[in-house]
Amino acid sequence: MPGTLRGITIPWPALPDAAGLLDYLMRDDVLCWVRRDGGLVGFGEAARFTTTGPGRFREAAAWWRTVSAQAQVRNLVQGPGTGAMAFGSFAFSRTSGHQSRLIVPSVLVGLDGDRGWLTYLSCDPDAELDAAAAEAALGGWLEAASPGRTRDSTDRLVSGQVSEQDYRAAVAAGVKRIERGELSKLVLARDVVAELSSPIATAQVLRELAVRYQDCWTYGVDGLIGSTPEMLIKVEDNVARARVLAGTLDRDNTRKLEGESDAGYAQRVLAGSEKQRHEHQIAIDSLTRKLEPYTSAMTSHSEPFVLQLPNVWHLASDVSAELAAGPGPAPSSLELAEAVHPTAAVCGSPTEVAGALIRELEGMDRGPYAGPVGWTDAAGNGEWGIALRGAVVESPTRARLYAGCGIVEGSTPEAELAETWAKFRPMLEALDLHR
Ligand SMILES: C=C(O[C@@H]1C=C(C(=O)O)C=C[C@H]1O)C(=O)O
Repeated sequence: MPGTLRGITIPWPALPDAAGLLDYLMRDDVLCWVRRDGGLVGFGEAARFTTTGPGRFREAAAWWRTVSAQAQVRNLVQGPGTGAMAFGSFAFSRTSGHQSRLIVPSVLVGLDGDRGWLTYLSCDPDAELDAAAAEAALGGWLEAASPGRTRDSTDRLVSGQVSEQDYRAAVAAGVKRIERGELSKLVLARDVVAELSSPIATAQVLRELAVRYQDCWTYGVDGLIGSTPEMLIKVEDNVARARVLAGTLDRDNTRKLEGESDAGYAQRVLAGSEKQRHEHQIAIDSLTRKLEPYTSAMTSHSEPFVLQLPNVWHLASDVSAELAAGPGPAPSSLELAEAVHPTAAVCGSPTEVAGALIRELEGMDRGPYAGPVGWTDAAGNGEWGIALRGAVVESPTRARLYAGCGIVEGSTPEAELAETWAKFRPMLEALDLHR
């Protein structure tokens, strides 16, 4: 355990221009969770917890419960994200060697509508933690902006642990197992590696993602960066929300028909397809089944809607649930993330069968890809997205990108391979490596 966490949260004026939090995304070591103008941007580290294995969520939740219960934070703002908080990222698999982590930032700037705040946290018993010290600490972090970078002709994209050929073979094998009746849906992923000639400009990448992917949550946690369209679980004031995605159409390859709008085309091909609807329903059912024990009332869009992103269209459903007031405290966002991860959107159905098949057929450690990424506060509020459309920065000049697809009966290796390219596109463009 670190020493007692102490700190202060003060109101912080929104920036005068319209850039919101984006102006704070200016250091490569920034911690962030940003959507549109709002979100959380952190600097430095007041405390950290790391773990691996099947108990990773439970251990992290227990650590955070203790640290946040003992924390002494003068919170002059109140509300989700204020006071003591931690960013986090969790490995997809209980067998992964990748470390799951919670990181309490030293300085945090938050913005939610017109409510802005600045938090300063420390475990140093001697630290002076008043408003002036908080402002000075933020100023210190903002002094050194990381440089940007431009494309170099020697930047390259190389095959990862799963080549295109391996991936096609895995999909074909997965489809066979589905046809044999072993499972109804399986999500298979692969990786590609960006090798750059000079250090990756993480802050620049995050800004580009945040500007382009306004409907997504742009995350940066200790080298895991990306912009995810999928919300695993968000908890705010005893209401849990999720955005379930499954069903994808590449916007690059679609030819709109004469007289038909883009949106009309996506609606017809995605929402009108039996295969896509089936795949989507499996993902919704897996979430609601796991969420049910914690809730008193649940609602979801009865009809999925088409979510339009710059690279793809998705079939999407928003689910919201009131958390049941049981005898004990309501479950925290972290506890719920454990309960619902992994959903069929990133694993398959049934979960155990799909998980075992992923280990057998995929042939790579997913690391934090497709695991929960986000933040929690001391009250248990938080947002945990699914770490998709992202990369792990493995060294200053090397990033590993991951993407996967839901396989159901009738899926074809070639189409799924093409879909992984559509899902790599946000990161490839942000890294200026688009083919
Ligand atoms: C697995 C990924 O995405 C998931 C799979 C989808 C699909 O197969 O249609 C859609 C959205 C996500 O739930 C990924 O982006 O890597």
